Amino acid sequence: MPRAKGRGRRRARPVTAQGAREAAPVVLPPIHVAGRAKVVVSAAALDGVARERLGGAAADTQRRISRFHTLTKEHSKLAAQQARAGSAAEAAALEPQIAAVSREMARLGGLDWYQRASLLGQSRRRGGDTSRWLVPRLRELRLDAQGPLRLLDVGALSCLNYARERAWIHATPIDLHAQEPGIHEHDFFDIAIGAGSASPLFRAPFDVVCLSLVVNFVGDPAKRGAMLRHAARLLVPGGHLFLVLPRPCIDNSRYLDAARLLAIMRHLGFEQRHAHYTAKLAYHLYRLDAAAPGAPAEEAGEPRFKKKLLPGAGPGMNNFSIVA
Ligand SMILES: C[S@@+](CC[C@H](N)C(=O)[O-])C[C@H]1O[C@@H](n2cnc3c(N)ncnc32)[C@H](O)[C@@H]1O
Repeated sequence: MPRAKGRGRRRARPVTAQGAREAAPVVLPPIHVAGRAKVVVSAAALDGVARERLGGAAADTQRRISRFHTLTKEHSKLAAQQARAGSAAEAAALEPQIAAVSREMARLGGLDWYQRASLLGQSRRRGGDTSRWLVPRLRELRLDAQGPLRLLDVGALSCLNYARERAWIHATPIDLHAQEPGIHEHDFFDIAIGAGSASPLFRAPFDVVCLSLVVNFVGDPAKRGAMLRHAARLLVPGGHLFLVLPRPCIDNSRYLDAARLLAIMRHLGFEQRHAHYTAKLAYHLYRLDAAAPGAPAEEAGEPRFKKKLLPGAGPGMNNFSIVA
């Protein structure tokens, strides 16, 4: 990982009970529900929620990260149900469940803890961040010779992931909840490219968009599809999308496998250039069809790829899916 060497090196902060107590206020992610509506859990509403003591063992951290993912999905589902509710009373009836899920997320330490734990997971000892795989692929494609590449790193936990390549990669790291001053606190879904963009960061399209362990962070399958579609909107024609998912999302899901992911990506205008699976992660590099720039417009009516059981789906598998 580029940030691991040299003067700019920063150590991942260990996740400790002390660290968790200091991580105030509790900040939970805005959760996207149907359309462009967002539900933001108010930190004030969660004041006083006692944090669990955080163990230092990797297995314990992994268990908590996985629980945090489950809670994010539950929250998203409940929030979507609430948005669809036929009456105010029906919507209000869901409040206690939403509050219970929010409290458990807060007890785990909220998004702040989750990001620190994920950063720890990126540490050199555990294999480094996923840019270490991407950079050599971009070099193989000779993109290092084409002038500075504009790269959007979505869900960046460190602003130094691409620092070693700064001569040819100009990275823009963003996150919903920035952990470092060099990361721009910005919602990916709010980015609109063009001269009229509110931020100078987004006036021109990107050559590379990185969605590394971000799509699986989004709870709603339709929102995951929307994220991939939005990536296409932000890319130059022929630009590249780097997508990393936990491996079980692809090889142990009732609803998604490598063939279906490929079909979804083709539908969105991407051609796969590389796929690489490690024991834990599935790395993909796609190229946006240069002849048909921009993602297909949001389709009215039924999505082309619905949540559909795959042949061979069975017990013991997970329910990860992408609707597009
Ligand atoms: C697992 S973590 C980061 C993973 C990191 N990129 C890596 O490869 O290890 C997922 C991150 O995605 C961020 N995220 C999720 N949805 C986002 C959005 N709509 N805009 C910006 N960041 C988002 C979350 O805040 C969280 O920090």
